[in-house]
Amino acid sequence: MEGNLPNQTSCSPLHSTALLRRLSVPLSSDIIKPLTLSLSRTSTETHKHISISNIHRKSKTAITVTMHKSSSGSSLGPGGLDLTQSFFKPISSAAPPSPTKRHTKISVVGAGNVGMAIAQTILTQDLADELVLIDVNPDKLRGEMLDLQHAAAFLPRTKILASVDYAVTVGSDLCIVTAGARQTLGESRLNLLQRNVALFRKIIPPLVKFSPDTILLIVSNPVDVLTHVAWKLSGFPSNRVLGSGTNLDSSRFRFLIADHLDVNAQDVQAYIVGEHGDSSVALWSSISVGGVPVLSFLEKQEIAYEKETLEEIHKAVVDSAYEVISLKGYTSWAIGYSVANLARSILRDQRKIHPVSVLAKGFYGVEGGEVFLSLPAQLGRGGVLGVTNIHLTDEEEQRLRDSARTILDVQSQLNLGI
Ligand SMILES: NC(=O)C1=CN([C@@H]2O[C@H](COP(=O)(O)OP(=O)(O)OC[C@H]3O[C@@H](n4cnc5c(N)ncnc54)[C@H](O)[C@@H]3O)[C@@H](O)[C@H]2O)C=CC1
Ligand SMILES: CC(=O)C(=O)O
Repeated sequence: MEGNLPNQTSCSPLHSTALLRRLSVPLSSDIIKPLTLSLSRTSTETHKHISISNIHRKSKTAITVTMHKSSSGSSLGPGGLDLTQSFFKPISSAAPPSPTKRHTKISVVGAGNVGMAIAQTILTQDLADELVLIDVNPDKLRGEMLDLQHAAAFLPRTKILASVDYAVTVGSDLCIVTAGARQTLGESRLNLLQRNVALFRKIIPPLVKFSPDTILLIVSNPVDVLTHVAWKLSGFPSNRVLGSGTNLDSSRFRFLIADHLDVNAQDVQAYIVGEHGDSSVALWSSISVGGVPVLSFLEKQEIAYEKETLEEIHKAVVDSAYEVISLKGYTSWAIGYSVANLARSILRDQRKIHPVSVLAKGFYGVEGGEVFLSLPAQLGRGGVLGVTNIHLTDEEEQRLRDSARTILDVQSQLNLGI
């Protein structure tokens, strides 16, 4: 794998790769049996069929701005006349648009590093017909909006709006909240709490007012407690409020395992659950690669592994955010992809299972109060459709309960008054 990722393996994030290697010298070739006959790579030809209707659809590319009539503030018609009506000849016997056709609208609150990484991933993955950005900083907001609009010729058609006024979010299918303070060097996520709760009091009520049927997806940290705060402030049923939770941590975990085994991370099923933070829990007992359960496979093959090594790999996942923050100041790209992945499952009703922060009381022995933490949950158009009943060992279940206790202790210090 090193050959494929020279830069990454020379950096400290992958000290965990060395750990994995210690864990499993023969693992890669045992789980994925090498082919006895390797075929040389054939040239891949891509045939693109562009239909007339596609060209026609693309030619309609246009982006609307709310802050001005257009981003340039100008109009092509004489005396400011709107030429759009005369530019195209109407076709005969045209019917009005089908009322059943869905128009998908996503609002992203907070146009910072994380909000913009999410916005640009949503655009490139063609997940919305309309994308709204909200922030308190109007100059930054307009700059980000224009910068995205200027890529219109290279992107699927999406109407991009931006405003400091929440009225622009009206009728959103999904509201993603990324606004707020972020960690400074070495600071824990839980430290941000008081500052971000105060912001949520200003953010959640107007989102709910303008989009009473929306699904709220919380990203700001500490994400589990803030998802609870958003749930309380919104008055929504719990299926319509979730946090991005450990979808990101699980991706980091899958990356580390895949990197070592030289497989595609998408073939690695591995969950981190619990708090998105220091008390998260790695579910080693259910890890599988291409359908092969890893730990029971090792045991059956009598391949020795050390428990401390597993702990150290989990620690590398927990330390990932601290490390990226110490190197570049913030994390953005992975959370951008992680949240777009959740948006796709929700809005396209994919019914995929993701470890996300959900109201966990009553699941896996989590008791002691209303607490949001990550569990593998099925997501679809209704939001959180259910929690998956995967097998946890007694130790994993105890760790999950401890993680819940950590979050509840912090929560109990909050005087939400909701
Ligand atoms: N859950 C997760 O996995 C992750 C969560 N985060 C969290 O996301 C949050 C944002 O991080 P960054 O984007 O790096 O921070 P940032 O500082 O780049 O952006 C925050 C944005 O929020 C805006 N903002 C502040 N108050 C606001 C309000 N009342 N209404 C609307 N916008 C407001 C700011 O103007 C700024 O543009 C942090 O809490 C961070 O810890 C970051 C990465 C991963
Ligand atoms: C900052 C943060 O929560 C993360 O990257 O995991």
